[in-house]
Amino acid sequence: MTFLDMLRQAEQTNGSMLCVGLDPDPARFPASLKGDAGRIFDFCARIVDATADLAMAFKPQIAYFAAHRAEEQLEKLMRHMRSAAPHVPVILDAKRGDIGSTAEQYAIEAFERYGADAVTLSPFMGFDSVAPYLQYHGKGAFLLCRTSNPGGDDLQNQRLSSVPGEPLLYEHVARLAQGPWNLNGQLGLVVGATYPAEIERVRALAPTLPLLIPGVGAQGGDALATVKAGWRPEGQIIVNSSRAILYASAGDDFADAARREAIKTRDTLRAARAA
Ligand SMILES: O=c1ccn([C@@H]2O[C@H](COP(=O)(O)O)[C@@H](O)[C@H]2O)c(=O)[nH]1
Repeated sequence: MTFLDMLRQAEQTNGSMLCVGLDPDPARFPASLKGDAGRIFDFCARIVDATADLAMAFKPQIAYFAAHRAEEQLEKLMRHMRSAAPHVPVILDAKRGDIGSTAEQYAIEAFERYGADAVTLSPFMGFDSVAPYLQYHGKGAFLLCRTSNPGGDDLQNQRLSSVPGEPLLYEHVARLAQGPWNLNGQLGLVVGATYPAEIERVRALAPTLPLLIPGVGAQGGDALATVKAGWRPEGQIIVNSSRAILYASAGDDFADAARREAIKTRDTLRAARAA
């Protein structure tokens, strides 16, 4: 089954457009886990088990594992997600981008070592830095397009006077991803929930690509505006929330609190789609 098939199936089975982000920060673990980086797997597995029937995707952010020398725990977590939630695709948030030979190694890391269904990439180094990931037919790759942070303006909102129509950089990325770069239909785009007008513009330029949309929850993006701007019957959205779910409670009830927060967010997104 391809990544796109998995996305569609998870959306239907769980009735959800919510992506549960896994950004485990031991400093924010409940007292029973003692702020212990050795317990990252335990923390994340509890969250996965509590939200497996609510999520359209899971998105572990690799920095939160690598920073704590917890790559083996990430491998174990990937296996756990595969067995506890086989119907939910996993997007490895790695934001890789490098020359082709190095990209080949990063692709091995994402798809063979970790067994991810999709990965996030920076398109800044051009198509030859993206192509190695597309060799893995059926896997997905989300290109950073208009990111959720204010500094995204610095480059992404610059006008490209050398390109016909003088698009902004993020518009150019959206066109490339919908068109010539999308050789086997594996690409999606990352667009921040904090910029609904840009989501709408990206959706106009990339009507059928899946959009991974971080920025609701801790970053304050508006779920209703996000869904209105990005969701179309032929264009899926995967709306990520990480900290608001993971740290909904600082106590030992963190998994139950995460479940409640995930239900709230899933239902808000659903209601926005129905509105
Ligand atoms: O534009 C982007 C791209 C990626 N992210 C990542 O998403 C989550 C957001 O976490 P919250 O706690 O829900 O704010 C995090 O892993 C980022 O690295 C993003 O925020 N914006």
